Amino acid sequence: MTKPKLLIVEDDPALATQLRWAFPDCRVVIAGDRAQAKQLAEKEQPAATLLDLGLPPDPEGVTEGFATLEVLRRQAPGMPVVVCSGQGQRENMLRAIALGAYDFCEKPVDLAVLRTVVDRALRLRELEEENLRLAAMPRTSPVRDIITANEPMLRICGTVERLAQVSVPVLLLGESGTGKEALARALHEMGPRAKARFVPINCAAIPEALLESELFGHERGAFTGAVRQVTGRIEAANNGTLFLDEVGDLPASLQAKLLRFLQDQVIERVGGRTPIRVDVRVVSATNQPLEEQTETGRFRADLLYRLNSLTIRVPPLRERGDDPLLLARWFLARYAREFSRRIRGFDPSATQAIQAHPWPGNVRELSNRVRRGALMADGQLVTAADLELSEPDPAPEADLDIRAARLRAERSALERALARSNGSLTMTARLLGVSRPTIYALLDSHGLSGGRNYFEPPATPPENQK
Ligand SMILES: Nc1ncnc2c1ncn2[C@@H]1O[C@H](COP(=O)(O)OP(=O)(O)OP(=O)(O)O)[C@@H](O)[C@H]1O
Repeated sequence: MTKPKLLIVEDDPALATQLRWAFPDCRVVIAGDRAQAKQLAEKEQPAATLLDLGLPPDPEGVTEGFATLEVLRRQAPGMPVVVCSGQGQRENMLRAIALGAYDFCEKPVDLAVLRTVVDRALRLRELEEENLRLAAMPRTSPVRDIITANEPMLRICGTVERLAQVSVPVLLLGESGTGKEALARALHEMGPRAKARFVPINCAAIPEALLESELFGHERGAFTGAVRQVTGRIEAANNGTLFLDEVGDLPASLQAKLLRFLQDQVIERVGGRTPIRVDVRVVSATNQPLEEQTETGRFRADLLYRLNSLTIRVPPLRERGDDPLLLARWFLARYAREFSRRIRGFDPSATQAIQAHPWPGNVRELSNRVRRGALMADGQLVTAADLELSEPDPAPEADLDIRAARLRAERSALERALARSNGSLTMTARLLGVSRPTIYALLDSHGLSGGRNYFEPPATPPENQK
């Protein structure tokens, strides 16, 4: 466990050193005056502060100490400050408490008492941080690995929790990356089958020729190269759960065989004659419209009815309200910890971009972008550029500002005319129906004149330039 950081604000170096040794379980940082205290409180983010009220330039009085207390309270309102002051200064102590100090100690300090007071302050801080962390967490979904505050998603999690107790087949429908496999795992792990295995198989990723033997296993000599008996994934999932991902890609020949297994809970290995009884729960997932595929004959309707006793439609991320931001913050905290990076959060450009992006790759895309952002961020805040997201257009309110709208339209027309006329101002002026002096004024007002020569066309047309 990392030691908590303690800021000691004390102008007497000998006493400061003595105090440093008094707290071997803390990482102690020492400030000698208000400015240093302010700077260290910001930079080091200590868990608590021990503050001497007699600080320069008023070491005999308390004005500077109180000023420092106020600065610290403003800067880090959650950080407990323990105040030290000379004997008999009861009024000062009460004033310090009124100003938000956590506790006080009289000088000369009794180190044992001081340690107890500081320990209590640190403990309080720890509890408060834990509370904040819990409060910041979304209304926890009953499914451990699914983070959401979106009502429909929370309902889905509730359904999953209930369905985990029974063995009916469940079909999960939804776009790629929406969390179908995570929900399938939850169906397994939250129910009585958790003791046995959860066996996933991606029906689209395994070549058709191998898929049958992967699912059902094979006997020795069943085909060329079958040198030994192999059990398939269905058998491996006995007493557990088989997760058929991309079930819409199951070839027709296997659809019939899978149907038999679903009806009777009996399989035969490829090349074998002995029926093997299994007890397997089947959860399947697809992002294809299976109903439509039954109409074209691409997918067997009787198999679909077996698979979809219960269907759960998992909404895409863009339809889950504030979930993108919530998940982004959650992933950022996770990756910052994983990569040991001191990152505080997203800057406004990132927050806006996260809210505006349509997330075609859903939670998987979001997780990947945030992982990249956590690695790439230069400072303590992740920007839209770190996430490789473009900053959204100005807020819709800005569109209502007629002057701003006019300026945007003007700039856009100017840029297009410049591009079309290859930088020639004469032609730009003609295209826009204004005089050349007006063009100069426009270029100036839009900050487009600096460093570029618009008088002559560039030697190479822009599209050919590297
Ligand atoms: N709500 C969520 N909270 C936290 N992590 C999530 C959430 N939804 C998905 N994930 C994570 O996002 C990743 C992608 O999810 P998952 O593989 O379950 O999606 P999928 O719908 O099965 O995708 P595909 O159809 O492409 O297989 C996984 O790492 C998963 O743990």
